[in-house]
Amino acid sequence: MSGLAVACRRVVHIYRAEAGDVVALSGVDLSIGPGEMLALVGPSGSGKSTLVALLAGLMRPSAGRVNVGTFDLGKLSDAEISRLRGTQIGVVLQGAARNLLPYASLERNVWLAQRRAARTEGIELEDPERILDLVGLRGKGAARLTDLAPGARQRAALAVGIAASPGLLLVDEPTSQLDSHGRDEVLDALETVNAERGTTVVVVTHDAEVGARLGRAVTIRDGRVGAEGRGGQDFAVVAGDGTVQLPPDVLGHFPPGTLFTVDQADGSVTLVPGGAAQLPESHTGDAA
Ligand SMILES: Nc1ncnc2c1ncn2[C@@H]1O[C@H](COP(=O)(O)OP(=O)(O)OP(=O)(O)O)[C@@H](O)[C@H]1O
Repeated sequence: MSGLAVACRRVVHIYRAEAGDVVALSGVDLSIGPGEMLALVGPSGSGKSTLVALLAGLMRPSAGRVNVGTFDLGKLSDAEISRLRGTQIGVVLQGAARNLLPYASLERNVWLAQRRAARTEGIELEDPERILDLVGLRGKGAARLTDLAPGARQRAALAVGIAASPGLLLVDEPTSQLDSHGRDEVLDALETVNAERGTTVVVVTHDAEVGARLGRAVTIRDGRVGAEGRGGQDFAVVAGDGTVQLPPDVLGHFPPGTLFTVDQADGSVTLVPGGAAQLPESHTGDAA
């Protein structure tokens, strides 16, 4: 299957807990093109895993819309979502061992994931060895998870995630705990899958280098898209409600309540602070 587009519109997610509600996502707007590779980065607790769980259909948004390909995930039944996951949406959970049966060979693990998909969607089964080859595990079909080095384990988890040739692959922290060699191998595998299959790939990561290598890194901050890096350049992002998050180092100079005037000239917009707070003259922020 070729890559699936993803669109999130004003996505809100609230966890209802006894100790009180937690607003994990508070208006995420994000578009991902079919066949794109993207990293979701951001501090702990910013909402990355929540967003991926919504893209995987593991939870439903409290408000807003999540579309994967032509599917509006909020409108599908549990059975429809579960069919989608494992066929058109591949999910690789954090920690390789959570994705594979430890007593079964890699080939068998891939086959089991394919068989599940074949039963629900009637897809044609590809040779598991070919899938292992795609992630750099040629000839390892008979191996078990415990026979492998950490980087290879993670690639085995990827093989299970792509077993049914999904159009969207969601991968949670695939390089944590790996040395730079293992990390490069995992990223090579993801790039090969993307190049050969056109699969849209979304990776949650704490590693800024992973974001740089994937070419597009979206920073989630306080439950919103805070910024985006593309081709080595950093951008602020206008959300669907018109808000823009300033980079944390800039924001540090402007306490809440700081007043700005917005000057527009020659196609550029300049924020000029003035008013409530005592501000150094030099701290003006370019918004465009
Ligand atoms: N099941 C839950 N019940 C209540 N609150 C939750 C639950 N899961 C996550 N949260 C809260 O939602 C917010 C976002 O969490 P989330 O796990 O999505 O962030 P994250 O960016 O993935 O963090 P990390 O990088 O540490 O995995 C946090 O405040 C977190 O404490």
